[in-house]
Amino acid sequence: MDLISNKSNELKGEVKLPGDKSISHRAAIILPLCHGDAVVNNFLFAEDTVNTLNVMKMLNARIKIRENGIHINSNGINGLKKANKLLYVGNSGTSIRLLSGLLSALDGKFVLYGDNSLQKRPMKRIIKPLNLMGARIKSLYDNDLAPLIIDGGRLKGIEYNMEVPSAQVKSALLLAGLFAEGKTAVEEIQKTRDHTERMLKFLGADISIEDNIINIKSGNYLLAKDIDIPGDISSAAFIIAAAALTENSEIIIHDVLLNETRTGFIDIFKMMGGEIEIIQHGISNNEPTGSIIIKSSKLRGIKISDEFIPRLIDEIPLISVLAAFADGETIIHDAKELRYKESDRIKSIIHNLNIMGTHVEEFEDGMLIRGNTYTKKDEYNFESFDDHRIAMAFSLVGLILGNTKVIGCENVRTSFPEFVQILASLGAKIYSIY
Ligand SMILES: O=C(O)C1=C[C@@H](OP(=O)(O)O)[C@@H](O)[C@H](O)C1
Ligand SMILES: C=C(OP(=O)(O)O)C(=O)O
Repeated sequence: MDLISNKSNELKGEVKLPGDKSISHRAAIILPLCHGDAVVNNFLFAEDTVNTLNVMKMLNARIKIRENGIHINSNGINGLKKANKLLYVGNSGTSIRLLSGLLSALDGKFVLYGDNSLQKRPMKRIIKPLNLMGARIKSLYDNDLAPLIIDGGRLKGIEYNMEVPSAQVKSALLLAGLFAEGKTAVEEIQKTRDHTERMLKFLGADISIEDNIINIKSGNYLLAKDIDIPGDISSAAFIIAAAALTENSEIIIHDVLLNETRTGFIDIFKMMGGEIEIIQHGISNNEPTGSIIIKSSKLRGIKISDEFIPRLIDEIPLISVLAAFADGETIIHDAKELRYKESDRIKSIIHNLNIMGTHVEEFEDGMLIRGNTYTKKDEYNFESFDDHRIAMAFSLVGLILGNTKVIGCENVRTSFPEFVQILASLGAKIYSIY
């Protein structure tokens, strides 16, 4: 599938988005470890989160699909099957890393594997600490990549200083720590998204946080509770950018996640001159939510580095597109993690910005983009590099410059299947061709 987009203006309307991807994964993994019945509303039915659901079902979790959500009837970790299993997680880094933590605590042998892109992503970051906890986890081909073979059970708590800022690694260790003997303490280099901590606390786990150290102990009885998943802020970012870049636009996004470990994009967008108003609503199952109003904006370049990066890591492809239409330079540093996502996102961004004719310089840990230096062309043909965030970000270029195609965009299904439909409903000239 290719994405085709054309010059658009006056994006108008109000939307509510499908549930946050990170929280949907965690609900699918953590609720089956509780006791009792719970409903998850606004669960994200995208390829990545459905892969997590499928794995949990293969482990015997009693999950039923219902309108706009799922119903889970749980009986604690002992309700899960310990039989040997081959478990497929497709393109999803979150699934493979979080599930590795859980499977390490289950008696039994499991193989976790994914698609070609996932099997190129680094797994040593979880193999090393989970082995320290006593899990026997190794890479099938001894290359620190998936497929992973896990021979689980018998874990002990550890104190671990994380080597990379990664919510997936942290969450794998917390899920293992939930069933390990003694205390597990995980120290982060930089604060990353904290949905696992929030959900575990909400459901009754013995978890506490002091600065950048998260402590968890096993043994608490987790009681299932209903969860309403707020709209995905990473998907909202595409709508925000589309409204900002097109003329005479005004859009309201209702009930979106506003957890500050995820709102780096909003902060940067404001600093770039973005016209955005945030209306905080309150807390829904321990996660802050609210509505956002965005208007067409005139943007300027910005410097982004350091602790900002984990708060907007998935939004950097999109920020690179905003930067291409901003006055002045945007400089991004400390973002080497981008090289280990669905594609090497630094390379993918540079490739596509070069196609636009935009002045761009590559750094090992980021890039420099000189805004408004693109060349006027009859058409722009971008690559998606099998990466949903690259596909969606560069499809927005067509709304401003016209006549744009992004090739190979099936991957949009992994996180935001309604991307085209929602943007088109707001007036954007965008469609998909097969
Ligand atoms: O924990 C999560 O839900 C995620 C963590 C981030 O990955 P890392 O932990 O590798 O930084 C992010 O890029 C990914 O989209 C989702
Ligand atoms: C990096 C991403 O996801 P994952 O790591 O779960 O594949 C993403 O959604 O941008």
